Amino acid sequence: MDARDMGEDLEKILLTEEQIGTRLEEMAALIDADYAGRELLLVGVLRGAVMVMADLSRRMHLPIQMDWMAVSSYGSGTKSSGVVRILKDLDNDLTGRDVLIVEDIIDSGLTLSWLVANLRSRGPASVEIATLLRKPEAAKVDVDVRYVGFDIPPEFVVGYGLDYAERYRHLPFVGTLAPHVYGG
Ligand SMILES: O=P(O)(O)OC[C@H]1O[C@H](OP(=O)(O)OP(=O)(O)O)[C@H](O)[C@@H]1O
Ligand code: HPA
Ligand SMILES: [Mg+2]
Repeated sequence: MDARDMGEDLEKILLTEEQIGTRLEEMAALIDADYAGRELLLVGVLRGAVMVMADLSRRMHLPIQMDWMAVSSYGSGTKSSGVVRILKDLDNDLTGRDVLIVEDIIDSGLTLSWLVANLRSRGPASVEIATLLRKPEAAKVDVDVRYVGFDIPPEFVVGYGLDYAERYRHLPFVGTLAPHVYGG
């Protein structure tokens, strides 16, 4: 899918495929350097983080393993409900592991602050976060994030894994939607 398939639904492109790729390359190099000599467990947060996981991990050279957790706090709307549900738990035991959570976006911070606490309670050696996007002005709770791709304004964004009512996840870029899509 690309911008031409969106008709009038796209308002603007915030980050191009190229900008995202360049930034992921930089993040992968930082992570490789920080964890040199260690084996890292990447924990992707389904479903939004699928693209970031695929494109970040392919730029890394460390020995890594991947696991996935599915949590949901948004339902089909554009506001976090604040209630985080585990839809799928990890397959791996975290005891003694270096864990890096891979996310698409930190918006209110509610999902990640809950998830970090949850994973830390399982006895890992470390838990850090890598997220492609962060909305500093929308934060309801502070989350300590080690790797951030881009800080963005507090607008609802889609693409590169991010959905609106399950649509637009397969856009290769990150963009905003025209108001009529929301009924606005
Ligand atoms: O910082 P927050 O306000 O908590 O929002 C961030 C979370 O919300 C979205 O996931 P969602 O729960 O919509 O599920 P999805 O990944 O399946 O789209 C997004 O992928 C993050 O996981
Ligand atoms: O801006 C967003 N877009 C899509 N999904 C999201 N989940 C949290 N914030 C967002
Ligand atoms: Mg998500």
